[in-house]
Amino acid sequence: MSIYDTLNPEQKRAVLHDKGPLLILAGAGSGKTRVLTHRIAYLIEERDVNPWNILAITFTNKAAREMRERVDNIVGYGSENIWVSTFHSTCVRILRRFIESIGYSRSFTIYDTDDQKTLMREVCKFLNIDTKKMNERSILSVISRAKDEMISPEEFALQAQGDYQQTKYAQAYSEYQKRLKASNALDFDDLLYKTVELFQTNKEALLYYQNRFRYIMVDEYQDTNNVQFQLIHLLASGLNEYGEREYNLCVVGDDDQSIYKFRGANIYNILNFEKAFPNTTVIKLEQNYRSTKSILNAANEVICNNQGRKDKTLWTENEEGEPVQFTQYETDFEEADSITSEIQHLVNTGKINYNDIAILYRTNAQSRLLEEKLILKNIPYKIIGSVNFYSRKEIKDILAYLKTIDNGLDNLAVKRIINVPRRGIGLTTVDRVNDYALQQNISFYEALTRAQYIPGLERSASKIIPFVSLIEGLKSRIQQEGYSLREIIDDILDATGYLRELEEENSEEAQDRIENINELVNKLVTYEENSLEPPTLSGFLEEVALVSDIDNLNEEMNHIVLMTLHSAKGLEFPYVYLCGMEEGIFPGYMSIFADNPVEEIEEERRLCYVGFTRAMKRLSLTAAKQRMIRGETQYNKPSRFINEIPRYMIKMNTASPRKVQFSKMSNDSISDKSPGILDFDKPASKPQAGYRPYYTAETKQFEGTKMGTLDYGVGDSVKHVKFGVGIVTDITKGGKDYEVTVDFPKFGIKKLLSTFANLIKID
Ligand SMILES: Nc1ncnc2c1ncn2[C@@H]1O[C@H](COP(=O)(O)OP(=O)(O)OP(=O)(O)O)[C@@H](O)[C@H]1O
Ligand SMILES: [Mg+2]
Repeated sequence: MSIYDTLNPEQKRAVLHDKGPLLILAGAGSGKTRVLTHRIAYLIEERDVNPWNILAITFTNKAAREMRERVDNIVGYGSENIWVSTFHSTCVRILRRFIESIGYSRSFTIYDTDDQKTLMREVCKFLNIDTKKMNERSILSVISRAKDEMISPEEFALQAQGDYQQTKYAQAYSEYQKRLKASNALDFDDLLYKTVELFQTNKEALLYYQNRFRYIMVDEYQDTNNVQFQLIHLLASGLNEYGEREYNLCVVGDDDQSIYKFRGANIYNILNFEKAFPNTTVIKLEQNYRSTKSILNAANEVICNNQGRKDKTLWTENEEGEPVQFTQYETDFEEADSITSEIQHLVNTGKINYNDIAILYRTNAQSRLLEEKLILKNIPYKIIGSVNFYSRKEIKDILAYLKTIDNGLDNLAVKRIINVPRRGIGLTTVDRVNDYALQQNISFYEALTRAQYIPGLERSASKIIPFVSLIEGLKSRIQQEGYSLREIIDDILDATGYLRELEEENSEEAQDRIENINELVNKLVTYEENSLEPPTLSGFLEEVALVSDIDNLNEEMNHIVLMTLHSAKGLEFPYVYLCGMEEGIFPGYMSIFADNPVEEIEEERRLCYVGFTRAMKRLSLTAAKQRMIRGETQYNKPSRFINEIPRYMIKMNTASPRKVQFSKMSNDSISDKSPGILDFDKPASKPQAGYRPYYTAETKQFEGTKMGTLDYGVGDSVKHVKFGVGIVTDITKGGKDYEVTVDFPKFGIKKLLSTFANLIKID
């Protein structure tokens, strides 16, 4: 049996489609992503297309990785030559090669949101913009929109004529862009904008990629914006050997799942695809393979309330399954408590694993209560999208050192670390150096190298000189042969005294920071080992700049995941809890009271449809009658989306009446639970092997896999997911946990809490 036999006739038609533009417009879970993967495999295997000629664009790096793996499984070779990446990564690779023709150097750095804000703060100060009236974020979002539309600062200024506010935006845009350029830096929107600009101005570069990418595929096409459309259009418009335009472009999407309008996504990219690309073949997939009939019916009932959508009827051969559940709790505390108890019960009774479950919500802030309950009940979890690893201070500091070593032109990076750790270089000195750099039209770092000549610096110059030699020393080390990237962080930490300072601080927070830095080292080592191209510092920084949190989601880990509905796009889970189904939360007040409420509510409804269709087996919807928001108690009705599901399709649960002591709400008291719920907290039977020990809130005792004992002792070899294999040198009983000291050959001695470390004994 060939892999193509597992496809239904319409899917097969899409996979085997010959040349010319192809639009696969289909509902959730109908196999769009799967079709893309199979099509790539088919092109390579059956049509002898060189993997080198294929470009596949996915929405996240994680999706890209998965696609490559799946193609690899099917074809078994060649997948490393396919370009499978996000729009941003694709652009970075193109720019690294050709950006010099539009006046940047190839070692450009990428600014993240924090960098953008810092830079915009400088710009506002410089232009005397009152940030109380026009804050940095709003200016940045105006600029972002302009870049989506490919409007340059000059054009923006022209359009702004006469309008005071628009003129201010124009000035800010122009100054912001000037400073980015001076730092040889690009923000995220620039990555796309500059690639399109490159292709519009450099025919050679465009021809090169048109020739290379004979087959282009784009997943989640409904959420592409204008500049992305232009990029795709340019790339797909190459001529074949007979001088014809083939447009071998295959896009897949679902107009009902377009949820990024606020970020500039243009639904008309998918609705007008046939106009933009003549002779398009359109294929609709209508069979859903993901969800039960009950789930799919409910999703269909909700989405059909949207006007102006392409009509689709999604059906499934899957079983009827359980009805969709809806429970309205008295409070948000009860909601979080019950969801987590239910999860614990499901797992403890051996029905499912933690990683079968996702809790979804409309906004990130809703995760806090859930998180508190999960900790209390010792349920392993991962939150996608809340605290971004790369936004942490210590990580940003180390990255700023790496950037300075890699590209001294990145002014923000240099300014970030010039006095970190403290070197007695104050703000006045930084300002003087900055003025000098502006006057001389040189970078901030270069100005530092001339510190002795900067007027008014005097004694401060003697503090700057050692900093410059430190950086120069590190720079020359990376030029040395056989010097690995891994060593560079050690050198930085050592030469700057950064680590020493943290170690001397000896607090839990400092320990945390050290762990994070170690994690960054892990990332660097992984990059060095797995990079498809020869590893370089720029390559590493680029990879780091482009990771989004969802990329760190690891399905093999046995934990539940929590994320916003937006992050859940494209994913699937057997059990889904969608909480906060209330008017004012979902749909949110912002959309209910928007100037164009109909449109905004429709976007929320699509988001609801995305949420429902993530579930494979069971969908549980929950709401709370009262909820604390920004310190105020709100009383919300159930969401209109609940009312849109006919009653016979939904099982209305009544929340068991429980005594909740409001005065104790915030510290999560245990006493407010009814006995029935407490039962859920106990492991119902012997925990499965491999699970970490249970710490029950009720008894505050360990009920580990060996009921109170660890299955390893001093002298045993154990394995840790990050640090690898090590030897246990000490175990002490702390207040709530065992503190285990392990000597890891690669990472040194670590003190770990047994509950979190998940150490596995190696025989
Ligand atoms: N022909 C098929 N036979 C069996 N399983 C299938 C088939 N087509 C798709 N599936 C399965 O259905 C699920 C949904 O597929 P996929 O994720 O490709 O859908 P999608 O249309 O991309 O969904 P979304 O709109 O959420 O992105 C996956 O688990 C996939 O393996
Ligand atoms: Mg998909």
